[in-house]
Amino acid sequence: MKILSATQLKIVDALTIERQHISSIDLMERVAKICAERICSQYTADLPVVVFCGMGNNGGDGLAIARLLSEQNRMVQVIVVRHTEHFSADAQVNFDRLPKSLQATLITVRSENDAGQLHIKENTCVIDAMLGTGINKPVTGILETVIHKINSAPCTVISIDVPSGLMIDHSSGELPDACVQADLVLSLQLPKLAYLFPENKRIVPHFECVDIGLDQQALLEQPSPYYFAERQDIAALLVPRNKFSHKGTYGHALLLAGSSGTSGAAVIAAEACLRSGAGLLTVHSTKQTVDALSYRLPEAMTQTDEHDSFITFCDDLSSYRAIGFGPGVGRASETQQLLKSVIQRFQGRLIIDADGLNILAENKTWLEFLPKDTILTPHPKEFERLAGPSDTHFDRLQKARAFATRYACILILKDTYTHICMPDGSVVFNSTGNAGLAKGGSGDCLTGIILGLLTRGYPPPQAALTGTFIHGYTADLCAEMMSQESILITDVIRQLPCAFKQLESTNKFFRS
Ligand SMILES: NC(=O)C1=CN([C@@H]2O[C@H](COP(=O)(O)OP(=O)(O)OC[C@H]3O[C@@H](n4cnc5c(N)ncnc54)[C@H](OP(=O)(O)O)[C@@H]3O)[C@@H](O)[C@H]2O)[C@@H](O)CC1
Ligand SMILES: Nc1ncnc2c1ncn2[C@@H]1O[C@H](COP(=O)(O)OP(=O)(O)O)[C@@H](O)[C@H]1O
Ligand SMILES: [K+]
Repeated sequence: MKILSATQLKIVDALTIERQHISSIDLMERVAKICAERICSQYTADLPVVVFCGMGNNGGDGLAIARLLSEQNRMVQVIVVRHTEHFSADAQVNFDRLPKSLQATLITVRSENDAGQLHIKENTCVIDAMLGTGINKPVTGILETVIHKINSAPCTVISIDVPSGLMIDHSSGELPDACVQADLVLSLQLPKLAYLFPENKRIVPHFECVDIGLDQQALLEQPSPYYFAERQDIAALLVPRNKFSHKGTYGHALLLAGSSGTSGAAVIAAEACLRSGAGLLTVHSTKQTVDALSYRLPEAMTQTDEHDSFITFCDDLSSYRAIGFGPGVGRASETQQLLKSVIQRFQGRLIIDADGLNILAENKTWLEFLPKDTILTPHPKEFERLAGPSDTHFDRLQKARAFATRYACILILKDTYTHICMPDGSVVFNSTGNAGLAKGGSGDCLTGIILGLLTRGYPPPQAALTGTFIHGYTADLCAEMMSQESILITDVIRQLPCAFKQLESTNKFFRS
């Protein structure tokens, strides 16, 4: 799914009206119907609803939603915040369509004084339809006062399309002074870029995209570097195993991981790799790691390094389809030289993580020599070491895009909505995962999954997208069964077979 700017959404809105031969007021009615149904499904009929409406089309949506909810016998009150002189044409039509019962109880806020007098009762559901994508300056005046009232009221808030006050196309890194803090945002058709930045988590803790039937071709025509990964997109990338195949068909992986005290990182990555389709896996590591592996994971082959504490040397790389370098390797100078030699010698698919990235950060000239489409998986601190600090998350995103383009690599910047930055400048935001993954070892698991997929034969972009999605998706499956507090990464690895199975079930090539 694409992420478009406010200007582009306006264009798609107009093209939908033209191509679907629908009037703008009927499109607004469609939007309102879908939102009203969603609100009814979320809350019982006895919860009073207060709809705050602005003067533009977002307000028009709100007025239509209020009418539809009252037709469902919901207790509804409408508050119109007159932040400009006139309604937009469609908002005016919906204002005129308000039934008498709603007109009789309507409150109009025309001044700061009116705004100050507002009282929002406990146990109400506030529908925020004051400003949407049409915001063009920071909010001040009566809107600001109303927003502060809503934010301090003990009620549940659903924002229509956008929390009023939020600019959707970028982020200054700080919360706007006046912005509705929603409990849920019903984002029309597509997510908005601003919802994916951590600083906005207080105003957008959850968003849902509601399909309002915008013209698909018009959506396709709008260019955008930003995408949001959805389940069906990822499921469609999966390829069934061939009946007439053998272990060689699915490639041989080499995992260079582990050092004294961090054998676990190698074990986690190895197990995740073998559960993600690789035909064969060899783990090259220290004796301690190899011993741990032989006990925990008999399916993996092993090679013991000459050095007891860290890895230093690996002989022939030619038989491997993919190499994973980094989990728990440390930063010894011999290990650094090993990475250099892998970069120089290896012609296949490469994923570098953890201390592998820290080594690259200490030897930035090596970045120029990365094999094309090498996958790098930094968390924010590792990325900062590689590319320097960023003032805001928006700046960091632009830096990550530039980095992937400059070094022709795939940069997976790990976060809540992990950014998968492609060499062509595009970015896919991952949509899965939860705070149960905020524990040591989660990144090693991701590396293992992607290594498995690369070895299995997925091209690097597909391996990066699928691996990141399935990593979070599996953690989400675990979170349905157990508390996020208690999830261990080994629980996640154990659920990988179920996660693959669930995703495969929606891919037509797996149905036989
Ligand atoms: N995309 C789609 O396909 C569909 C979109 N739809 C809906 O339309 C919404 C967008 O509607 P929109 O363009 O009318 O803008 P909206 O957000 O209502 O605000 C504009 C008004 O606010 C004013 N204003 C701006 N900033 C301000 C400020 N800081 N402080 C005070 N005032 C400010 C501005 O005044 P102006 O500056 O122009 O004088 C103008 O009056 C979108 O979010 C969705 O809900 C659906 O109905 C149909 C399908
Ligand atoms: N709050 C969260 N929501 C979603 N995913 C998360 C969250 N916290 C961590 N993750 C995921 O967990 C992984 C953590 O990786 P990393 O920090 O490298 O772990 P480690 O180095 O301990 O293995 C990343 O894939 C990240 O996206
Ligand atoms: K809104």
